[in-house]
Amino acid sequence: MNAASLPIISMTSLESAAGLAALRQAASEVGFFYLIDHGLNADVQQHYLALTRAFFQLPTTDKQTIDMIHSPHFRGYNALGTEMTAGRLDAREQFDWMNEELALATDQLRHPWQKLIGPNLWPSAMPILKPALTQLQQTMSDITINLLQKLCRALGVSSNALDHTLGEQPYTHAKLIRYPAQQQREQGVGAHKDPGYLTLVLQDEQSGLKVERGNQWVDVAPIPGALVVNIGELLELASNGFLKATNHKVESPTGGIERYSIAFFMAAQLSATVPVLPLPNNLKAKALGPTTDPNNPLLTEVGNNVLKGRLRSHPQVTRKHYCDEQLRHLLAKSFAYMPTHEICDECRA
Ligand SMILES: O=C(O)CCC(=O)C(=O)O
Ligand SMILES: [Fe+2]
Repeated sequence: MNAASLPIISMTSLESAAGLAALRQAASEVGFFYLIDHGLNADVQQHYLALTRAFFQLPTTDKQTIDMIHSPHFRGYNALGTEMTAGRLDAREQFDWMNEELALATDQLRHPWQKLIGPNLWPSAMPILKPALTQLQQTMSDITINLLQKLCRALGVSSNALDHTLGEQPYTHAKLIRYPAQQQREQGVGAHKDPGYLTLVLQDEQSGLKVERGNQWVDVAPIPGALVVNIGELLELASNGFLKATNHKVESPTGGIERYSIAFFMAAQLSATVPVLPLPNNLKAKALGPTTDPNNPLLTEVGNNVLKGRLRSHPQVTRKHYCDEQLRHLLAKSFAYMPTHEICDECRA
């Protein structure tokens, strides 16, 4: 299947019933689509990709200063060979940032996910990054909230049906990503679903992103200017399985070519619980419940669902910051299903 056979949705078409029907079809039958006319124009995208390349070209010591291992909030830089997906190491390096906040004092922590809240780690060697990426995060957040509201309408419920879970500022997480060329095809990032409501991916001109359809992996070939959208686990839960969070992965490039991308994940407020939307009867009949996978339970408590993904992806950060005495019993309760070797020796006992 080629690029043209994945749906292309124009944001400006979503004022009409026909546009909403196309969105509903794309979101429910594929779970992945290209979004165009979204307002983040191609020149601006190129500017952010240029910043991404410049960041990864910084000297290793500058990147190591902001290594994620220093952040209990899963912020900062990950060198190649530190992230795991589907139990295997990914061949990518990345820079993660989220909402800029103050961390809670230890005695204020009531839930393990509250440790996600905190400041980002910005590189002092590249001062432009903080204002630029904060702006990008806001722009992508606006696009995503608008799209989520259109999706609600497409599902036959009020456009603001999920707004209360977003509050004034939903939890957002973004990554600059570099997939270096490998000798042969490797796992750039292994097969996974994204934990939030919706993800936007800005990819450069190198393909590699693939989405699972039936038993096949379909190329999400880059279309200049288009953003790639995928449905996350929280929307699968909210739609009672009418929408599916779709498995996807990235194969690393070969032949000396590198791939750069920027991924933006929007969840809801970490303290929110995702409701099941009151779908009209014709859609309800097709909503057969969310996927049940003992290795990846979908959790309606937003903070827990987001934390689940972070703990699994970054075992070194988990071991360093999440296995203290105070959180251990909470981790054990909230994450009883997790392979305990991903936590620490004491938790395994
Ligand atoms: O780099 C990409 O194209 C997608 C990355 C992705 O799926 C992720 O980081 O969750
Ligand atoms: Fe993803």
